[in-house]
Amino acid sequence: MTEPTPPRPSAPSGAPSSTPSVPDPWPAPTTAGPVVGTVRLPGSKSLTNRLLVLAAIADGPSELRGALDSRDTRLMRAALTALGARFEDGDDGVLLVHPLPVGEPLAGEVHVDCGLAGTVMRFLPAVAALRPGRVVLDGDPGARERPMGPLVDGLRQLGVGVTEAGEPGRLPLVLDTTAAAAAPEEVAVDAAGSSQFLSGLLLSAVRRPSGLTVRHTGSRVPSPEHVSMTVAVLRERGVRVDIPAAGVWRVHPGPLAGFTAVVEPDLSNAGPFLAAAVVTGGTVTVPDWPTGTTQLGDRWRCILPAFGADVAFEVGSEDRSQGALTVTGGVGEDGAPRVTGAGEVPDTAELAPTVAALALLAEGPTRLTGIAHLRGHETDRLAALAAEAARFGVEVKEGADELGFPGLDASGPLRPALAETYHDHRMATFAAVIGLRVPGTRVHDVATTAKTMPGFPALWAALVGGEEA
Ligand SMILES: O=C(O)C1=C[C@@H](OP(=O)(O)O)[C@@H](O)[C@H](O)C1
Ligand SMILES: C=C(OP(=O)(O)O)C(=O)O
Repeated sequence: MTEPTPPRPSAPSGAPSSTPSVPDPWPAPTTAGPVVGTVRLPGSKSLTNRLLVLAAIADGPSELRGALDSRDTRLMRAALTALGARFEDGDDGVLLVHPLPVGEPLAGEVHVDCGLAGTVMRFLPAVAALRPGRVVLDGDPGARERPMGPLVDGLRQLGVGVTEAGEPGRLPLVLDTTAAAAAPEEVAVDAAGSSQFLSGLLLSAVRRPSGLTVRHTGSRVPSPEHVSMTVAVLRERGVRVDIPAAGVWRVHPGPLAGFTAVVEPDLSNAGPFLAAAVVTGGTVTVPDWPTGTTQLGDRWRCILPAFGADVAFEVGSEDRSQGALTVTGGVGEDGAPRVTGAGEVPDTAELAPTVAALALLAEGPTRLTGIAHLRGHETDRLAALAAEAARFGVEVKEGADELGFPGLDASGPLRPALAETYHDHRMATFAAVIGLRVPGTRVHDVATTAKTMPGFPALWAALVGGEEA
């Protein structure tokens, strides 16, 4: 059978229409004084897209409160809608989800636009395998660069026919899911390139006739917190997930009742706002910070003190499941902001671009290690961060798995630049943090932040201007 290469969708699709127009390039706000304020953040992308999937494969309707509305979550909703789920936005901020008919054949060929969303391209295929039919997945030009090979391998072990219509191990993919239900109960995949290969197989496994055991065969799972998040969202809904050995997960089959859930604020996206306090010697508070969470962004509590900041967490007086996280940046004897070099900071995963901005504005050296897999993110983030640092006049040492930042004492002050963002929301917020301390910084395509935070320019301007966002 000859498979046509599906046409590329025009990018960017799925961006919320509510995104206010901002100038391009965007003049990044600068501040001479400390940034002080409180910022209320939208819901977590990673939690929202997991909960959308679980709600879409549940046995009955579900209600989500605080779900993120961004390009990535709209793309997920559109994909799940194409597979038969239905979403209703209530006036009160509640999202009602009617599940798709698991097991029923698809009425016709389904086309899924993944945009540049790793969670859509890696989570959707195994959901598609729950309905016999033909599903075509594609995305932005940049999505065709992101690794899919191990997932293709895993899907084939599940009995899904996969045609790689472009480069091997990349989008576009054409899935024939008619034989998937008869597949074995165990798959082995190498998830050293992305934790999402594991999450994508585990999330929907509860609805497979025999559940699924997923065995990781590679060196090390990057971003293991995200696998823990997958396990947690399943267990919280009563799904039995065993971890019989390191690198092996077993999702047992069973009912998945419709549920209600409140989505935590996005702690990864809290990073740039907290960094604003660090680099200006200011104080920023994020309310509704969960007391216990599987979000990677909870690590800001450990990372920011390494840059000389003080981090305080005040547990809510009525609701002890959340509290307020307050970060206060260091200040020298002269009253100027003082960011210390952090030394080695390992395994920052998606937090790395923000940590890189801190490292560029720190006095001493910082090394980000264990980040090779970021080359398969929205862009090759190691190359992008080194290239953008060079624009600001700083030579960063780029290794296969790490970045070395010299610190201001060695590099001298940064010079203003027009920052490129490579369709990467976190490269845009990286440049915004630099802009606080480097007047004249401009950012190309700041609207790319709509991937996970459509209101970023307004939230940022409000915080930097001293208003509460
Ligand atoms: O499962 C998730 O929600 C994510 C997993 C991580 O992917 P990688 O393991 O590919 O880094 C992370 O970087 C991404 O932003 C979100
Ligand atoms: C890597 C990221 O996204 P994605 O979910 O597209 O992989 C990210 O948000 O930093």
